[in-house]
Amino acid sequence: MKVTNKEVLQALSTVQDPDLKQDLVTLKMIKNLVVTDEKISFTVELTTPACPLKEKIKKDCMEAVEKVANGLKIELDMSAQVTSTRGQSFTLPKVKNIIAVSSGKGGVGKSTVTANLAVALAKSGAEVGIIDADIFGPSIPTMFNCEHEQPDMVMEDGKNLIIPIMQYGVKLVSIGFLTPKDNAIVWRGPMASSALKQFISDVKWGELDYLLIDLPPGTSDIHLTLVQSVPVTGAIIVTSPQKVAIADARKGLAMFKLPQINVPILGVIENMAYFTPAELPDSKYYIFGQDGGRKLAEKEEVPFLGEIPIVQSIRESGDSGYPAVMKEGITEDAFTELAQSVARQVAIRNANGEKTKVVQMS
Ligand SMILES: Nc1ncnc2c1ncn2[C@@H]1O[C@H](COP(=O)(O)OP(=O)(O)OP(=O)(O)O)[C@@H](O)[C@H]1O
Repeated sequence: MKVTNKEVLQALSTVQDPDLKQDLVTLKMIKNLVVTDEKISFTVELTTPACPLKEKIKKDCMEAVEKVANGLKIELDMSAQVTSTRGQSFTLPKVKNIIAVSSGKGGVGKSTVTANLAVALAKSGAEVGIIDADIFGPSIPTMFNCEHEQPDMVMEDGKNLIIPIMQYGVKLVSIGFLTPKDNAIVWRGPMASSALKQFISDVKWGELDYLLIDLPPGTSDIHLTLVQSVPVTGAIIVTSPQKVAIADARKGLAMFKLPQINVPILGVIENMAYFTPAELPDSKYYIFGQDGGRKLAEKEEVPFLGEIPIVQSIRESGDSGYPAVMKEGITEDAFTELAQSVARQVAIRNANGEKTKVVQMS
């Protein structure tokens, strides 16, 4: 008996995306369905290439279609199209998601996390960029080993645009590329804000799935400039488990939640969660306290995105400009899982959330 497209779609409508809690047909994730006398072929289009549930969804689809395949061969392709709720925006229309990476206290590893997240997302196949908005202490050029690079400029529609530096598959812009390294620059708040505005509107970003903004620690003019310049998909809060860091992280989180700012919180990342010496791989020492970030997320009812241990090679990688996620082992695994968790929250936020808006403030 001939198998029809309708039967295959019916079978696939029993497969749920566990995060989005709807079936794949309703979510319009089934593409290019063709049934011939020899085979059934179709593509499942995921909401991010960093989807942690890729294998499960694939297996569920195969099992569902096998029930109606009547002996036909099944060819299943997995692809990804990152979702967006940016809405109408004249600035950066080709950037699907803008993610603010923020911390309350300095030195908790916000830039380290940003760098490794970006590389992990790029490794999954996404188009990724970073704006180093930590104007007062830019560390992205060092972490990507391109401190001495100078971006080229291009003239487009009568406007001079900066071409981002491409390193390890990530497009980068930082004040560190534009100012001499050892010169002390004293920035007034408005100057720093206008530098960030330039990084948003005067850079040839092209198409991006995720643009990560490495913000300065605390709450500042820069934060307000960001949310007033572009619609932000969501904010990530990086903290160490230490009591003083958590107190500051809570303030940062509260700022994004203010009714007049109202940027969704994608979640909390706990960095420097514990230390495991190489010679004692089963021991965990909670140098900065235990579970501070996890408890903060629980209390604030926001997702907990994951924890990163203290590893000497993470610090060494930052200094040598070769992000830890590019080295095989626990650091690669930890940051890859973290990137999957972030991509997953972005997809959930885009499926459930309202359109992002630019904040209007007087
Ligand atoms: N998980 C980790 N294990 C070991 N070292 C780490 C880890 N995370 C960060 N570091 C190191 O801690 C230092 C501070 O990290 P980083 O510059 O990323 O912090 P930051 O929060 O961005 O700081 P600031 O906002 O003040 O610029 C760096 O030397 C970095 O290599």
